[in-house]
Amino acid sequence: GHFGVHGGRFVSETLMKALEELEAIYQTAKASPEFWNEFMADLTDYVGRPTPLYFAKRLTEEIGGAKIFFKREDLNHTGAHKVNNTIGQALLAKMVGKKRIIAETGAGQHGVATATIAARLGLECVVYMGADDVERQKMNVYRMRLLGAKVVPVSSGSRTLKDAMNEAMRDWVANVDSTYYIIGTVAGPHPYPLLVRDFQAIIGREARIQHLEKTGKLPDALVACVGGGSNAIGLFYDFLNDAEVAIYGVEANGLGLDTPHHAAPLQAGRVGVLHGNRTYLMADDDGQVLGTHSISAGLDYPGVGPEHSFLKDMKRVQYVGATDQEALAAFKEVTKKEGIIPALESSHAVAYGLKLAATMKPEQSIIINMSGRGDKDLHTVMQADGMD
Ligand SMILES: Cc1ncc(COP(=O)(O)O)c(/C=N/[C@H](C(=O)O)[C@@H](O)C(C)C)c1O
Repeated sequence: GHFGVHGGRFVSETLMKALEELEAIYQTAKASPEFWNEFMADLTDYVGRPTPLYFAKRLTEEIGGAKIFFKREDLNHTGAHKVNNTIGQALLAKMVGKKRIIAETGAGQHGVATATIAARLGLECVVYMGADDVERQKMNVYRMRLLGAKVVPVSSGSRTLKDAMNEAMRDWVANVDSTYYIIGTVAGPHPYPLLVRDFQAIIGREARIQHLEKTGKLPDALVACVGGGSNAIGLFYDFLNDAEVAIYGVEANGLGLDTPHHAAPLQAGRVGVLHGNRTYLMADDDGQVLGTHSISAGLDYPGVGPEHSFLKDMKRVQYVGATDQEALAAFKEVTKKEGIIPALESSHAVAYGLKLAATMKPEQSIIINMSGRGDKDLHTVMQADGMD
């Protein structure tokens, strides 16, 4: 594998050719200044980068510990970090002349980001989404359809992201010559974890410069939530060689790690193969992938990107968790105290980050990745509050 024992390309023979073609195109693109110039122009003029590194003054003063900075990926066009990746992959699709785009989505953010770029480039777009997630993220389903995408509810299995990803891979096998599969996170067969990480690394590249400009030094800690792992590796990647920077990935501990109802493969899983890559995942003794639970659709996934599995084995990143209740409390805290309504996924990072800040000194600082905005989650929070 490309990340220690993790990663690799465990797919059917029919996909090998497409993946080899993608790897060749990616290596060409990676070496091409024109490609990166076009990528950066889109991120600047269409997405609205750079996103702010916002100093959360009120929360910092109330908690009385480290200075708290939010990396504002919620301010991207479409409301989350997902668009950084879909822009990059859409450029690759254009390079290989494919006019049909497919994607999987759980929280719907990746689906919206894919439908958005397909609308802009005039590409046909099909998004596969677990039937339960279609229900949970109704607003995003409507948005995808408004953007011209076809949303296909997937009712097999657990009717969430894992099944949507299976369905998308089946479509890709059947239509590989006409279709480009935009994977929404740093999972999947090589080279996907690598290229999604390279597109998302813009987050940490900006944050490093912004933090140095604002404080004259590096942050003492980074915190990001981990579903498939793309916003997290995006923030972490440019800091991995700064040994003095502590790094925390926050998984969905759902109803608690002492219950089967969570999505925490790095804290409580085992190594296996899922969606074409070897990584940590939630599986039973026979290797059967287990069901997961999280209040946030975006973290409700039994696997994780192989680079995170590698960083766990190397002990460079500490993988911790936040329960549904802790995420909900953090959702409300940052809304009330900073006027920012975070995505439920990002609320997991905020929950852990605020606890961590309280244990640190005022001359220290942390960066929490605000991966997305919470408008899509108001329905879920209303239900949790019994107000629905
Ligand atoms: C606002 C927000 N923050 C974090 C995540 C977790 O995905 P990663 O950043 O890839 O770990 C997500 C994940 N959303 C995906 C989606 O919208 O489809 C997710 O469900 C899958 C692509 C993994 C998200 O929407």
